[in-house]
Amino acid sequence: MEAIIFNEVSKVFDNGEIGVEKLSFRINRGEFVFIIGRSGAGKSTLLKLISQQIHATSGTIWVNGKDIAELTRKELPYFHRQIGIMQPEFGLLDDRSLFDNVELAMKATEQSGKKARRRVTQILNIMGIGKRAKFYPREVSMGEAARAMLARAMAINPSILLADEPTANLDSDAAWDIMCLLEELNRLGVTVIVASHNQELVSIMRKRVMTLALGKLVADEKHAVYNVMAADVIEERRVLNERSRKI
Ligand SMILES: Nc1ncnc2c1ncn2[C@@H]1O[C@H](COP(=O)(O)OP(=O)(O)OP(=O)(O)O)[C@@H](O)[C@H]1O
Repeated sequence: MEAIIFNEVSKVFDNGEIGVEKLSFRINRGEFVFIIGRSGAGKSTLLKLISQQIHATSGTIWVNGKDIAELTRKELPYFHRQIGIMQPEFGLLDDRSLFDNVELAMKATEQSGKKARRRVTQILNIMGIGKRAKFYPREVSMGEAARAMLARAMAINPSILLADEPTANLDSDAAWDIMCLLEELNRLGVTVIVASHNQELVSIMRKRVMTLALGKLVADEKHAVYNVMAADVIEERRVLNERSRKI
């Protein structure tokens, strides 16, 4: 069964900018998918549409068998618990320990108390930062902070993990650690969708790679290797040429 289905999905922002245009694809449960493309290609837009941080202008999105435009207010907390989000806008709160940062995210999805705290400890251990639980973000390395953000996304035990540039600002060892953790989570059954600029890591991982250019899906390959001269660059040039001819 599919975790995510996009059917002709477009997002046009209020200022007229096109986020994504007529995107159609399917992602099965348990898949690991990279979304690549140049800056502004629509990667973050795609992830935010799945998590309903923004809403499609047209088209239909199904998540775990549900048309998300039709979710009722009552269904929303359950929907939010199905999706773990790791994205740059959601940094760690500086004035709280790593433990408290993760616990707060659980409270946001209406999970609190002893059981929730046990889960926080468990997920920090799984991410290899159990010993840093009481530390504040400024007291840990960038790699540990990234692990804490991943722990926070995973604390709610989601079936889908959306990671937007999870290795940004990390050195290559820390970036590789995060990729290994993502792969481990995927092995445990989590559907993992990662927007990334990190060509080297994308190539090493040999996963499904969906390439966006100017909001359109221009390639979708299994076990792909990132190629800088690939479809996105060529397609972007073609569309830009076409647009300039119209002006
Ligand atoms: N909130 C917004 N308001 C207006 N335009 C937006 C908004 N968010 C994104 N866009 C536009 O939508 C297009 C796609 O942006 P998006 O952030 O999805 O790209 P991206 O591939 O994630 O880029 P990057 O790799 O730089 O993060 C861009 O042209 C961008 O300017």
